[in-house]
Amino acid sequence: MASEDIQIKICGLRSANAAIVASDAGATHLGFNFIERVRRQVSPEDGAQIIADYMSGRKSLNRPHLVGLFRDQDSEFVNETARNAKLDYLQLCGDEDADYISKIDLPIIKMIFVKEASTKSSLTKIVDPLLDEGHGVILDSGVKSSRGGSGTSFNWALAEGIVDRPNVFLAGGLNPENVQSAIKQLSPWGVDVASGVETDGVKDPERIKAFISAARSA
Ligand SMILES: O=C(O)c1ccccc1NCC(=O)[C@H](O)[C@H](O)COP(=O)(O)O
Repeated sequence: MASEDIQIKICGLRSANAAIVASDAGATHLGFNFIERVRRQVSPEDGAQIIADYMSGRKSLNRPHLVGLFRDQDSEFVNETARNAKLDYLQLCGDEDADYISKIDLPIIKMIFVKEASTKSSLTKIVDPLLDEGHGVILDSGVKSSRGGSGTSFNWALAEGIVDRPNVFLAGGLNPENVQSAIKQLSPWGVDVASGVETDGVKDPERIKAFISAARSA
């Protein structure tokens, strides 16, 4: 994937202003976290309001995909939250199976955690069927019992030949300083970041812009 065409997801947004900064800087996907009891959680009501404020406040005509994150939550709740917030995609971060996915109204992106015991072959066996079904995939770090948004990288060599396929994002510990190395090594279809564009746990407009600029010019 040429870096000017790379997909860039800025995740864990909790304000319209940060979403506008990301969108105006060229993000292709904006992530809003509806998972209960996580640091970046937004309630269904707040998420819908943040997205409405973002839609009316954005300056550029760029219209990134709006992604809602969920983890093993009731499918009716997920669909209703998605409708109210006008989401485009649902990112499923738990143990959701094919039966659960069949109840979901929107296209999905499934998080796959790369663990210490993971191999390229074991990852391919998980990723292939998801891509074949037309789903998106995010490969993220699964070390230290992390289940997303940890700011921790995994061994990128395991993602070679996997993340360069359409609809696959590389995630986990990316930041403005290392994203170019990741792109040069792996040519990912997309990159995804949460912690690396924050300062003191809050989205930092300068780091969001720096991340997108670095990814685009890799
Ligand atoms: O971001 C979170 O806090 C989070 C919590 C629970 C499940 C998933 C979560 N985030 C998922 C993402 O898509 C993150 O962008 C991805 O894990 C990368 O995070 P980071 O390593 O912090 O850049």
